[in-house]
Amino acid sequence: MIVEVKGLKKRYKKQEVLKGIDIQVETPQIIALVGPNGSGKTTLLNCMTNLLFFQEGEVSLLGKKHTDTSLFYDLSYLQDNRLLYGSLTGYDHLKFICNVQKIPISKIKEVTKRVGMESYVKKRVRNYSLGMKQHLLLAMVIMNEPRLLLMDEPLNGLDPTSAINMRKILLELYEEGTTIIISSHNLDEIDRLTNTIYFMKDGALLKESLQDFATKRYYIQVSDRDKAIGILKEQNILFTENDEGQIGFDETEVDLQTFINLMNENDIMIKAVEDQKIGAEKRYRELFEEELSS
Ligand SMILES: Nc1ncnc2c1ncn2[C@@H]1O[C@H](COP(=O)(O)OP(=O)(O)OP(=O)(O)O)[C@@H](O)[C@H]1O
Repeated sequence: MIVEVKGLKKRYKKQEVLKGIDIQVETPQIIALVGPNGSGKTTLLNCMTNLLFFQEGEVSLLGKKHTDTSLFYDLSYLQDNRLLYGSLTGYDHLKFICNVQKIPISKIKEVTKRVGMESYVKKRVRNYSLGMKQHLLLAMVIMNEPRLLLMDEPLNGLDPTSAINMRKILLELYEEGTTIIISSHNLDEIDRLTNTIYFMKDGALLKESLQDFATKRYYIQVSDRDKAIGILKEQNILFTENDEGQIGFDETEVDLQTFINLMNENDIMIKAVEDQKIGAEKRYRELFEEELSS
């Protein structure tokens, strides 16, 4: 078993944040952990990695009790960047990991290249941007080629290029057999990474497959946008407009063929069609509607 969490309960004084969490992961996969601010995602990851004490329950990772320090060689946990030392360089951080984990120093070059931080790895961390710190954290957690990788908000502060690169690395790690549990608020990115999503709601986990909820959002470029918008309004079809001049709508609102027919009937040409899967956001809206409307 890669991850086994049984009946985990965590209270901060009287506030019960985790009300009996169960997780079983038998084969490598990417799991997204999603929930509103303060729902307990970080608390769960910290309990699992023995950084926080919990009152009830059991955790075993990679077949070992979560308190077993030898886990350290096969497990990595990406936490927030406050753990970095400003007066040290990125290289110093990576060298430290090599020393304590008995990893050859040559690994640093390979990992910094993979993450794309060669140009600043020798600079002091106090001069890093938020995104550069995230790169360093990523480099630090992949140094030991972990079999289990837990990540708390790794996408914070990443520009689109870095986010794409991180996704590529995570998918490669997964292909290589690493199980990844990643907490994130970036639902688009989650849709691109995985279909397995655990929603944290009221101290419990709802485990779902996004395949069950996935729909598409279309982004269409038309020859006469104003005319097209007038027609959509007439038909009471909900749509969005973006800065790139595209009209966006969900397939649940109107299917693509109906939209195309509508445009054709009005002599409007379709110039380009893009689509995007929106399962995570759709399901999030359904589950957290009350929070969203309050
Ligand atoms: N050290 C602490 N002492 C008391 N309460 C805490 C402590 N740490 C977290 N909490 C509370 O536990 C709850 C869960 O917090 P947690 O940080 O785990 O949520 P989260 O889902 O990771 O949030 P976010 O998405 O904002 O990172 C919150 O109500 C928070 O106020």
